[in-house]
Amino acid sequence: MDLPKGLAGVVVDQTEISSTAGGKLVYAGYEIEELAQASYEEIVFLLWHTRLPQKGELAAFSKQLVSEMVLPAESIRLLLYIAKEPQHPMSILRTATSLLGTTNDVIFDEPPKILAKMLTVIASIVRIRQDEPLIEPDFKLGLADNFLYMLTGKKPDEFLSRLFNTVMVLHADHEFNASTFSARVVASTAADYYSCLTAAVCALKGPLHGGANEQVFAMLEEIKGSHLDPITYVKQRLAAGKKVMGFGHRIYKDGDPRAKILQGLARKLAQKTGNESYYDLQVTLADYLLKTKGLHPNVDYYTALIYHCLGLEKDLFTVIFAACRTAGWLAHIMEQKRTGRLIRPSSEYIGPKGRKYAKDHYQIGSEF
Ligand SMILES: CC(=O)SCCNC(=O)CCNC(=O)[C@H](O)C(C)(C)COP(=O)(O)OP(=O)(O)OC[C@H]1O[C@@H](n2cnc3c(N)ncnc32)[C@H](O)[C@@H]1OP(=O)(O)O
Ligand SMILES: O=C([O-])CC(=O)C(=O)O
Repeated sequence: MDLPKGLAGVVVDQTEISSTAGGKLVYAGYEIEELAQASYEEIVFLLWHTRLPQKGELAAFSKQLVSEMVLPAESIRLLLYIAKEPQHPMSILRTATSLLGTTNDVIFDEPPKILAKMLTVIASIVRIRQDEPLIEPDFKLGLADNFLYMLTGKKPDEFLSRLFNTVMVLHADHEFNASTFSARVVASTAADYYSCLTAAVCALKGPLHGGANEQVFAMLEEIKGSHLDPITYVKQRLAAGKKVMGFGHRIYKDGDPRAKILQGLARKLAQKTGNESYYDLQVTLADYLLKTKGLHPNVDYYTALIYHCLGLEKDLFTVIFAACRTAGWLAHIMEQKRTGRLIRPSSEYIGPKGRKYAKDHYQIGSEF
């Protein structure tokens, strides 16, 4: 059987949430370029209800989400205990997501509560790792502004507020990517939301998926530190059979529409924060890879620089991705649960056949 490796091109189910058909990213019928300026709460509502909210609905939804950002004392106590462990922040988040589902006073099943608390957990992991005090949400701010405030300790100005909101919107969903599909597989067994989200976090961690944003910045630092000409560095990397992180995509062979928007944001933020040299380096690499290999940057490429400019250490980049994507994961978990159908594909067996089991085979010629 000639099977598509890694399920490439295989349509496994239908969804009303988002589409990447024709190389365009569309959330519930709206192209991403149209939505880039929408508020994150509007997008969460759109992904969960496949329609935009009315004005009153949006205000109530936003208020509900922000009010749910407060964590119970027991969750904070456990987070303080685990977040300092010398593991990768995504490993901490994997455990913390599961913990949210086991802490007594957080047994709930409502997606708004789960999303709000995931954002607070992620901001808290970042603060604890940086030896900074935890920050309570400000009920006058929206969800994305609060998340940024609780991450950085600074209330965002108009520029940062718009920029970070757009970053969150662009990362909110991406149809059947590996982490979302993992969440859907778990949801299809009728497991609880936290089990589904934990699976999603596990899949996002890998460097071929969400973990690529950290690797992008590690590569930029390596190039700067090596004092090698960037093109020589890339040539050496490719010659050694290594991938250039932040490039290529399973779906977008002519460019990731999000990367184009993110590049503009990264350029502006790099200028404001004195990080132009990283931006220029990224453009040099991108031009070279397009010209020589036909490879385009993906969503993780310029996002890495944005997170660096926000003052985050590179090992924290992927937990921020998880924060943005939780809304999409929850949308897909709800959709999958509504179908009530177990995901269980088939495989082609290619191992040995017709072997006979001899009861005493351990004695014959055995070392034991
Ligand atoms: C949020 C996200 O998950 S976005 C993706 C984040 N991941 C990364 O940035 C990691 C780097 N990129 C990659 O590993 C890949 O491009 C993936 C995993 C994202 C997509 O992989 P696939 O759809 O399987 O593409 P595939 O591996 O078939 O690539 C086609 C060709 O381009 C090459 N290629 C793809 N991406 C890269 C890259 N980043 N660097 C160098 N070569 C690459 C492959 O080696 C392959 O070459 P070949 O035909 O000579 O064998
Ligand atoms: O769709 C994918 O394979 C990966 C991706 O870009 C995302 O999850 O945002």
